[in-house]
Amino acid sequence: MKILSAAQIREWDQYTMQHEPISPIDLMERAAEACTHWILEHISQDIFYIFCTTGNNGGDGLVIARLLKSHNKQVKVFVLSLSAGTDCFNINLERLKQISTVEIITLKSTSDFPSIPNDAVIIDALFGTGLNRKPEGLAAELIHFINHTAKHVIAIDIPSGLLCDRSSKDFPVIKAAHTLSFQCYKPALLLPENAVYFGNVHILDIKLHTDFLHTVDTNYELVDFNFIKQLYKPRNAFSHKGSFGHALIIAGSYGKMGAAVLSTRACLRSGVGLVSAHVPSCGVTILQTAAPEAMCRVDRNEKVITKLDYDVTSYSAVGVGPGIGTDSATTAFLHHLLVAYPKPLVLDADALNILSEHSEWWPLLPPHSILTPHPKEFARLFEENKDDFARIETALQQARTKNLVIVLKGHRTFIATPSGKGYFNTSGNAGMATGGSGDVLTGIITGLLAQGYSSSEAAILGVYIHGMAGDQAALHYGMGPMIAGDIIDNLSVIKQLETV
Ligand SMILES: NC(=O)C1=CN([C@@H]2O[C@H](COP(=O)(O)OP(=O)(O)OC[C@H]3O[C@@H](n4cnc5c(N)ncnc54)[C@H](O)[C@@H]3O)[C@@H](O)[C@H]2O)[C@@H](O)CC1
Ligand SMILES: [K+]
Repeated sequence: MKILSAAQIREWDQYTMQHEPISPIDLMERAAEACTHWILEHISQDIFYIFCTTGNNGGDGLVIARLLKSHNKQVKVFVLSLSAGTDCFNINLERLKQISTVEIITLKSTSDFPSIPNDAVIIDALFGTGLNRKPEGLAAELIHFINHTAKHVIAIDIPSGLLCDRSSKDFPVIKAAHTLSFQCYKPALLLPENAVYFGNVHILDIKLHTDFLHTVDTNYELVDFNFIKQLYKPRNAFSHKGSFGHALIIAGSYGKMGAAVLSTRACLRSGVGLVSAHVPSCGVTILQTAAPEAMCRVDRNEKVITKLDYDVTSYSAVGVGPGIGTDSATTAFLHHLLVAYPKPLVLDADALNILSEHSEWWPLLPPHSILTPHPKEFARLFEENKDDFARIETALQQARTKNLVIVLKGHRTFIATPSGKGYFNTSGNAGMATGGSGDVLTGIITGLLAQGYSSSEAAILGVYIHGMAGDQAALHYGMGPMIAGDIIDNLSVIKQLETV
């Protein structure tokens, strides 16, 4: 699913009105009906305080007020008049006034702000995708007031104060428990810096014309189950283990053999034909016991990885980094590997830490190699960014110029590809923020790469599968108790992709 900018969303509204065709007022009615339907299904309270300004987001609020009233809810509407009002707002204000039992209060100063009952639900219809600058004056005061006094807030389309496709750092923004957003994710609803504002996001289908999506080009895409289903290649009945590649995982050091075990076991479950693990000699028994299906490349050094004394080019894919440490002998090893291996590598954890100390190595990275940094590793590798939008822009620019795939790990992991496109993952949960989860991801991505997926495909698919397995693990154990090994144990979720 493409992720659109605020301007493209406006074009989509216009396109729908022209091609369906539907009038603006009827489209607003349809959007508000979708919101009201969701509210009636999910919210048990009966009292609603609806806050509007005079744009079309406010217009949505007025329609929701009318529809909730028709379902016998208690409704009060508060209007902050910032401009003359859009046509749709004005028409809906007149329609609402016909219902004498809905109180409409104009907010002219802070003394007009109401006292909000504890059990009232606030509908935030102040600003939507039309916000183009920081809210100030009474609008800012109202946002602060709602955040301090209201308990249950539902934002319509986007929490008021959030810009759709730029950073809103330092803006006053409504803190919502739920955001009912129309038709598609807005970029702002995918970035961690805004997580405190948008709460649970629900995308409501307001039936915008799907043909429009064929005409529009976007930098960002959302990765969901349907997207992944098209990417996944089901196994052929006539295939043998050689058809699925031979992956090499280079991981572990004394005291960190768990990282090697996790990435190797995850790789084994990715569907790859064969897995070998290069580990220091102290780790052989551990690895062969914990992952007997894998073969071992035993380093002559007891505690760390030091020597590439075999033909590494025979492996279909190589993943390096989990738990290897940053010893000088391991650093020399990594340099040797970059020179010796011509195909895309998967670099994670300490491999990234070593790389961040050797910027002269960038040209050695095989084209389309996959880097999987978390935000701190990302900052060490590239630069500190002032906000999350700047960070994903940096990731896209670095992926393009360095011809790499960058997997920026987080709640909505972002995958920047060499083509300049960025993909937001939608699977996964907070329980996956646990030690070893990244090692599991490295194993999965390396296994997919070995099976012949392109680097971008392996990264997108790997991140999604990792999240799916994490979601399954959270169902069994809960987000708190789940551990990284549970993600591996739930990789059987891949079978959902195998059904036609
Ligand atoms: N027909 C349509 O175009 C539809 C629009 N819809 C709603 O319309 C919204 C967009 O409406 P609008 O474009 O009218 O804009 P908004 O209602 O989001 O914002 C109101 C107006 O406030 C002004 N403004 C922007 N930033 C401000 C600031 N910091 N302080 C004071 N004023 C500011 C702008 O002129 C803007 O038009 C969507 O988010 C959605 O809720 C939905 O009803 C679906 C259909
Ligand atoms: K809003």
